[in-house]
Amino acid sequence: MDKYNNGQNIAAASEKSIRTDFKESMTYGDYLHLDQLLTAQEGVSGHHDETLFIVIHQVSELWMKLILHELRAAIRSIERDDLQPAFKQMARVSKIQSQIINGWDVLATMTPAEYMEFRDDLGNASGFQSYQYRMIEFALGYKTKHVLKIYEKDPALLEELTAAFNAPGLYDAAIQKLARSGFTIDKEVLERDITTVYEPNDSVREAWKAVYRDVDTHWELYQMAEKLVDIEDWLQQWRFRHMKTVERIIGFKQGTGGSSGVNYLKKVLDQYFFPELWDIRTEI
Ligand code: HEM
Ligand SMILES: N[C@@H](CC(=O)c1ccccc1NC=O)C(=O)O
Repeated sequence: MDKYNNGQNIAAASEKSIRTDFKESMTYGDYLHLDQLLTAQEGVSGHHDETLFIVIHQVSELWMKLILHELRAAIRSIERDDLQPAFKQMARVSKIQSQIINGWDVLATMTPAEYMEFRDDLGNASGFQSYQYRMIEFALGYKTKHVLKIYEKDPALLEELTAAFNAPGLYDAAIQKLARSGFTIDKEVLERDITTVYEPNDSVREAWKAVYRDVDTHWELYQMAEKLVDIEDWLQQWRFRHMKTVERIIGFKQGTGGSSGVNYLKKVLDQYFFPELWDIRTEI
């Protein structure tokens, strides 16, 4: 009888040493998949500034990936009544948002004429089709079904987006938390169809107002509210810088995605994610 289960231990040890050998031979480039990452900036025009254009977009998409990762974790944390980790995750989202915004300063070094030299080569491609951007909108709770249509020709992507579309957003999770904390929230909000755009509601407005008027008894909910406001504030700043940078580079030309361009981007500035959290400022 193998008292110390030596056979298994020896096998485990030799497996571990194989893993260690592999790890020891792993390089910085292997670990970060730099072979893939750094060979994906080829572009379609050969124009000098297309490299800048691609890098800015890729960096933005990488940051968006991390934002989604953190937002999903924050939703789960709030659902578990675990607010401290949610605050950390939401704070990280805001820090990332402040980083992405700096990209506009780099992009704005491209002159209108330089962009026009390769714009036609972009065809109908447009940021409009950024599915991670849509998933962020969904994760925040802004559900517009018509955007799913854009991805109809890509079933795998459509499936992923539909799952994100059907999942609860951050604002719904926050409102459910208000109810669990003792605030009276209308049944039609608590049981609402989460695949529709959120409509502002008086009971939610009253609850947030009570939190803001008496932070001493509601520090945690106040902090949750402010983290939501931070995220929306940064997102609006991103949208504003996008709109202004687009105006600076292409003026009022139509967009490659088929929209009116700057006027469309101005219109989306009116969209709110967490409407009551902004409304109450006037009423307090
Ligand atoms: C020269 C630079 C850029 C120009 C001229 C530009 C232009 C536009 C225009 C005109 C639209 C409206 C849709 C259309 O008709 O195409 C749009 C949408 C969009 N762009 Fe850009 N863009 C630029 C850079 C970027 C960058 C760096 C990102 C970062 C990922 C980005 C992300 C988006 C997103 C997410 C939308 C959809 C917005 C929405 O529907 O709410 N764009 N862009
Ligand atoms: N919509 C832009 C084109 C554009 O910016 C773009 C093109 C391809 C991939 C990403 C893009 N970025 C943001 O919209 C335009 O109308 O010039």
